[in-house]
Amino acid sequence: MNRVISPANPLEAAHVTMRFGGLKALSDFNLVMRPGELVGLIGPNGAGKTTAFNALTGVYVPSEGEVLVAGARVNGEKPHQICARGVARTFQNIRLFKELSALDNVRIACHAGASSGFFDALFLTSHHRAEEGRILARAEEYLAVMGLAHRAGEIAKNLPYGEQRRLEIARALATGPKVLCLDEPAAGMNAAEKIELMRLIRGVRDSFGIAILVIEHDMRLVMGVSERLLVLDHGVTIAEGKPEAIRKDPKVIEAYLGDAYLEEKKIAVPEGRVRGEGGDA
Ligand SMILES: Nc1ncnc2c1ncn2[C@@H]1O[C@H](COP(=O)(O)OP(=O)(O)OP(=O)(O)O)[C@@H](O)[C@H]1O
Repeated sequence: MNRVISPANPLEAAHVTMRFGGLKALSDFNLVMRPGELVGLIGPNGAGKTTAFNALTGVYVPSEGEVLVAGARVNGEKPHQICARGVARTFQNIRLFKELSALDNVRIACHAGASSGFFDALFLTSHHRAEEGRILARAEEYLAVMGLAHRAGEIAKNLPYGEQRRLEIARALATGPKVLCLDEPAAGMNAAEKIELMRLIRGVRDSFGIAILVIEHDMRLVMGVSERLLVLDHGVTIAEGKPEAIRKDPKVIEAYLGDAYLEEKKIAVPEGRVRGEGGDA
């Protein structure tokens, strides 16, 4: 595939393959995230979505291919280095400082991008105090954007599950990313919480102008919020495009939507496929 790598694109993957022993969990994965885009990454269980996230964010080093942040190759860099370049992420399992307040969780993440150093902090210089003031204001803003302003003083572990998930996003935002990668941010939420979360995610993109890549199992939700979708199945990208086109793509219907959808829409089971295979949407 001929492609132009552009420093204007905050995140790109070019021909990324991930192997675990004999298993190819991700094959020739290509992605171009443009500034401010909201892209959904979907696919059935085990399709390779989290593996793609891990390869993009430095948790794994790609077996083949390149990951580029603003045009710079980052293969082999550690997750915190890639985060410092502007790619933040959340995880499927919540990773908060559970004993700290919501505000402190976000403040700590703000410090990742702060200019005040160790000696400034030790001697409480005026620079440090000014920096702390700015960080506090920013942390409060990120909490507010995620609808958590009223929870600032609450200990993270005492927040309801849905709010812990939103706090994770606030914390990722606080690192000042150009791209935010959200791994199933709505997992475990009820229907109303999911809809509210998707509205917030869109709001984050609109307010901060950052690109967002989101893994989400709920097809209707992700189609409602994304401008573009990539569909993985068995590690292979089987479709890419606007939600309207993806919805009608027979390969996607076969691989992802599964029997319930086929039954409901009275679509014949694709040849060679046995009922009971396919996705869980
Ligand atoms: N570290 C690893 N070692 C070995 N196999 C792995 C590893 N990570 C992922 N896999 C395998 O790679 C495949 C893709 O897994 P992955 O977690 O990326 O899928 P997924 O699309 O995110 O699935 P889910 O929707 O269930 O989270 C699976 O077969 C999984 O077992």
